Amino acid sequence: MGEAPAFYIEELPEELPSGITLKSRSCEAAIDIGGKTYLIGGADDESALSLGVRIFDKSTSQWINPTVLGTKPKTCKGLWAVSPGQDRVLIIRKGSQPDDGIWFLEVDTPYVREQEKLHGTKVVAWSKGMRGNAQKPIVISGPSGVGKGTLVNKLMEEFPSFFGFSVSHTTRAPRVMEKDGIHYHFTEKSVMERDIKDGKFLEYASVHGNLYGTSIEAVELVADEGKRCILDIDVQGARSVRASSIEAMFIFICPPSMEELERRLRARGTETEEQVLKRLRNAKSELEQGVSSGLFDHILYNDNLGDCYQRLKKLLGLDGNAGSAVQSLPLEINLPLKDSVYVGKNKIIICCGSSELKESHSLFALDVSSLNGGAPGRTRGLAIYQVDPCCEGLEVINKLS
Ligand SMILES: Nc1nc2c(ncn2[C@@H]2O[C@H](COP(=O)(O)OP(=O)(O)O)[C@@H](O)[C@H]2O)c(=O)[nH]1
Ligand SMILES: Nc1ncnc2c1ncn2[C@@H]1O[C@H](COP(=O)(O)OP(=O)(O)O)[C@@H](O)[C@H]1O
Repeated sequence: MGEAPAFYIEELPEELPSGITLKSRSCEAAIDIGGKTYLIGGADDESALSLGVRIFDKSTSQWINPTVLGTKPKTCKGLWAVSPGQDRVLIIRKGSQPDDGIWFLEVDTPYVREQEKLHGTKVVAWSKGMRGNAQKPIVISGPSGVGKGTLVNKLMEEFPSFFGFSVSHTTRAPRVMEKDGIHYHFTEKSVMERDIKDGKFLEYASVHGNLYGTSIEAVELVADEGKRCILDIDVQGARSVRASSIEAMFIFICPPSMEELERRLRARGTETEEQVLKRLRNAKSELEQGVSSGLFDHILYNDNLGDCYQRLKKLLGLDGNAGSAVQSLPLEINLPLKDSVYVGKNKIIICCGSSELKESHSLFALDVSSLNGGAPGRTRGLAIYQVDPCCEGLEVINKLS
């Protein structure tokens, strides 16, 4: 067996292959991809909250300040960069919280290329690396007063570790019992419109005279907890989600009659007479679209609440023994100062504690073969596991050397 091909990205090399000289800072990482050097971290402004990105184009010897999209990682004490492919950089943040250690900077993915066309600038986009895959979200739609909220609340009460609610943004005023950040993010119209323009929303629609929308972050936060996300959104929103790359289960809730819908809406007592009438008018077209468009996978009649809830549980496979929720296990890699990184095809081996493999106390593998999702949300499907230095780690390294 030859020498293990370890390399350190702890300190920036004074001289980059392009011949440019850079200030060496421990919180910077540089990596060459496709004729460009990406310099990550070490923003000029020391008080910057998130990691900066600059690009040196070797063909023109020009610096580029790219448009940076996505969820940006906070600055950290140090970082490492490796490139598992030509389209993205994998960043390991030192001294970070367990589930906040691995990030991706996309430099040439389909998302980045599409955004470059829209912005007319070079674009790079961050996403946080997450272990495992998100479960298919559940989209629930139906006219106002049909019982969506009641059914969702029952589900969340009975299975608190299974399901999480996607907290929407809205420009409508809060009802008496509603809390900001729990029932909705109550937002100014101008702020919400700006965020929509910045690509932060998965979908949005104007409903009953107000703007409502699901932010990408709202859905990702639920999945981060290892829970299945429930979206209570209108039919237009459901159509947008259907048209997106997200795979979801679509359920439409129907009232037994328009009279009963009106009775429930009035009995709830949360709307003015004018608002009740508007919601009832809109209910007719919502019902037409919901029942006939083929948009929804399942239609549930909410006549008797208990029966409807049982049917909902059956659809979700929860009528028998539900088993236990998918837990997101804590990631226990806390990278010390002098690590070694071994890059193989689809696998990156990180040797913590010592550059000498045989002396290493902990050897971890990052499996990047099944990545999905990505910027501007999360990159999921990352597998991280500890490997025995005597078997898998050495096997991979042997193949490399
Ligand atoms: N498109 C979209 N619709 C939403 C969103 N959040 C809530 N809605 C829908 O907006 C409508 C009005 O919601 P709300 O004002 O809470 O009244 P409710 O229907 O009587 O509970 C309902 O059809 C919701 O499903 C969202 O994020 N996006
Ligand atoms: N099956 C049902 N039978 C009678 N009342 C119901 C039923 N389902 C819900 N309700 C009541 O109807 C009202 C509207 O329900 P809600 O969940 O707020 O509707 P939505 O979220 O669809 O607007 C609430 O007061 C709720 O308690």
